[in-house]
Amino acid sequence: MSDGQRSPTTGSGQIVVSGLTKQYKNVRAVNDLSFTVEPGRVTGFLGPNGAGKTTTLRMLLNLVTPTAGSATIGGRRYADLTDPLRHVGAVLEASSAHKGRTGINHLRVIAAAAGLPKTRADEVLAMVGLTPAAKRKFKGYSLGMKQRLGIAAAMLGDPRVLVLDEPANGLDPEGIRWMRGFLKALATEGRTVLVSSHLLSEMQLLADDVVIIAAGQLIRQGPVDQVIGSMAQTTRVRVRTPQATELAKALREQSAVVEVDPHGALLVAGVDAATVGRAALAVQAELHELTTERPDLEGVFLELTAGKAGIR
Ligand SMILES: Nc1ncnc2c1ncn2[C@@H]1O[C@H](COP(=O)(O)OP(=O)(O)OP(=O)(O)O)[C@@H](O)[C@H]1O
Repeated sequence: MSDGQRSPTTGSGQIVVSGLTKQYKNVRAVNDLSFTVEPGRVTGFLGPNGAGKTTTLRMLLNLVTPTAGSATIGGRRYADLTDPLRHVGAVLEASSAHKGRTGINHLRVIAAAAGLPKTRADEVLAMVGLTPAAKRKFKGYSLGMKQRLGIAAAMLGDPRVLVLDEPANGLDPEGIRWMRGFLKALATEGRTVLVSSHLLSEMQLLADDVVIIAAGQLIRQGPVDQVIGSMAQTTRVRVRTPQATELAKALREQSAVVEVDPHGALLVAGVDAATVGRAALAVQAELHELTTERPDLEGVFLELTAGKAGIR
């Protein structure tokens, strides 16, 4: 932060989406959608292509007018925020800037228009690691550098709420790792960070909470672990043993659901690894493998959105 005058924790940065609906001519892009996004956490906003993520974020930022419902930030609609740049920073697509303008000048122009000190441009450029490219022209920036510049611009007003649409697009693995650390640190400072993405493995590493939508409607929201845990029936124990028939019989007697995979391993649902181990000992089965296979966010996402994905 540039100064100690305003902490991002003062005032609530909670986002509340309530009954939000957008009807285009032929498509209901967002359909009676309600969810909340809490300060101090990174929230992943997930959904298949065409689910309505971008439309929702654009309504939140007053770039699209809702057909019904509302979206508020700290209790106020974006349109009613005085000095919105100081409340909400947004990165909706890889930043665009005047091609011949340098990175630092791009930021200075925005800072000046918002009544922010010129020095703030240098601060945010350093924050995103672009100081070495400050005086390079925008047209020479890589996609990853443009993403960083977009984030720098969003940080100019030191906002307590950050909204990013697919920020990892175009970033290399090192860039993605940087982004993860950067966004987590902002949440740790008490800011609200809402990030849309289709990179589910990345979201599992980044997000504290997830909001999953499909076909414009809410499918599930909550802490990542809880959402994954809610599909606990898909947790299985994988076991390989030469005594597979005996072990499978013993496990089924304990109400476990046992399937055999094409390689002859048993996939056991309904009991934990310890129970499988004890059953193996009891029938004197020699274990070659005993692994718990937990569902990951990708598996849960595919299960939750099955049949609801697809381009509308
Ligand atoms: N301006 C528009 N006019 C008509 N239909 C639109 C408009 N904008 C979006 N849509 C439609 O609304 C639906 C939701 O689109 P949206 O871009 O919000 O989805 P998304 O979840 O962001 O998708 P993606 O992950 O593919 O970017 C899609 O069917 C899209 O074609």
